[in-house]
Amino acid sequence: MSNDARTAAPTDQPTSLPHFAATAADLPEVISGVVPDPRTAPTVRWGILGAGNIAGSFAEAVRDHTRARVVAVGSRDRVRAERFATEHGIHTTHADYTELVEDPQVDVVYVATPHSHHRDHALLAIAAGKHVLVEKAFTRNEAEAREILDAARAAGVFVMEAMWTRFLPHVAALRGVIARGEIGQIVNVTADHGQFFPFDPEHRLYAPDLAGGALLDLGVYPVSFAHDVLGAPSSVTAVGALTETGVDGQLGITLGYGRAMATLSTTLWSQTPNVASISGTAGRIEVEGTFYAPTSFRVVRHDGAEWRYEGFRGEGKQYQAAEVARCVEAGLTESPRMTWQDTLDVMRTMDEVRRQTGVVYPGE
Ligand SMILES: NC(=O)C1=CN([C@@H]2O[C@H](COP(=O)(O)OP(=O)(O)OC[C@H]3O[C@@H](n4cnc5c(N)ncnc54)[C@H](OP(=O)(O)O)[C@@H]3O)[C@@H](O)[C@H]2O)C=CC1
Ligand SMILES: O=C1CO[C@H](CO)[C@@H](O)[C@@H]1O
Repeated sequence: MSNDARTAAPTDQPTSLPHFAATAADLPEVISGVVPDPRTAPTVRWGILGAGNIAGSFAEAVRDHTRARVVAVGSRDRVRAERFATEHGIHTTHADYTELVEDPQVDVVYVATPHSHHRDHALLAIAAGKHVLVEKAFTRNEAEAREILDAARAAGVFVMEAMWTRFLPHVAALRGVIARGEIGQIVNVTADHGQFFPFDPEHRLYAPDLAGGALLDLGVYPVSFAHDVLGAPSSVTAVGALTETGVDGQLGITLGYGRAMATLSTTLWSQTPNVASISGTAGRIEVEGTFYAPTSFRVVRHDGAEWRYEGFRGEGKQYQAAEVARCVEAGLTESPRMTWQDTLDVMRTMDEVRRQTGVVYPGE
């Protein structure tokens, strides 16, 4: 991150904090210009690799909320590619991922396959000279992430992890609140992400060979949120319970930052509140569920002041799509808001969580 938030960590903060008036009326000034309308972003031509669930949401977000276009979709299956293209108004289909990445109409490839395949599919796109947006979790582990980033560096193409939360308006707003010192020095971050998935050994979330489990799919949001607010931790402690298939069913994770800490949880076995909080020496921010999607938050200060940031709810992936378009037009290879180092740090934390809880994917 999170340069703002890093300076908010106890070890980096001055002992006397600046004091700001805590009124909601100040907020528009804090966030103005931080999150531009995605419709003002340049146009790019997207190619979608993998015609699954999230690929459909992404195609709609691009179509309905940006000036960019999804020009092609690639699937392992021709019928699925054609059905997807018809549903989302895409004019070119490829029944082969290599054909998709080599399509000269495509500027940026969006990799929307299971975690187990992100490395190979991102490398395929980079080898074809394409910019790439890779769904979260970026890869199965840090070593695979490095392979992608080394290849991108050598090819001079843009690559970003699709951690869409970082680009949402309420996250920009709460970063503004932190940067103004309104909650003081941060001492604690909490976040949970739990969704109920009935046991099905064939489902990608329960399948070890697809790098299933709670952590890479759901837990990556709390982990990335803590990294965004506090940076990379100095210690990682995890407790986990595994599924019948040997992936993580649920986890409790504590990240240490000297005096500050983050307490995080994730589960495949229940719909949890999916809320987050950031507590400081002068107050706290309570982010409503679903914290990682467009939402609202409340600021509660120790001096009695309280106010609410009223966000919208609904689709939010256009913000990350717009970030990619802006970065590509600017000739950047990484986003300043979701840097390669940010991705490596998150992957390293998750590697350590898996090491402590005994989760290993086949062929890693
Ligand atoms: N940002 C967000 O809100 C969300 C992000 N995600 C992320 O998106 C990615 C995909 O998740 P989701 O869309 O739910 O998954 P789906 O299973 O719905 O789709 C994945 C697609 O990947 C392709 N694929 C390629 N190889 C395989 C394989 N061996 N097994 C299965 N599918 C394969 C398939 O497309 P085809 O057959 O067409 O080639 C499949 O449809 C994950 O990284 C996940 O974490 C998921 C949901 C929400
Ligand atoms: O990012 C995500 C958000 O929620 C989905 C379920 O609805 C997850 O499976 C997914 O990976």
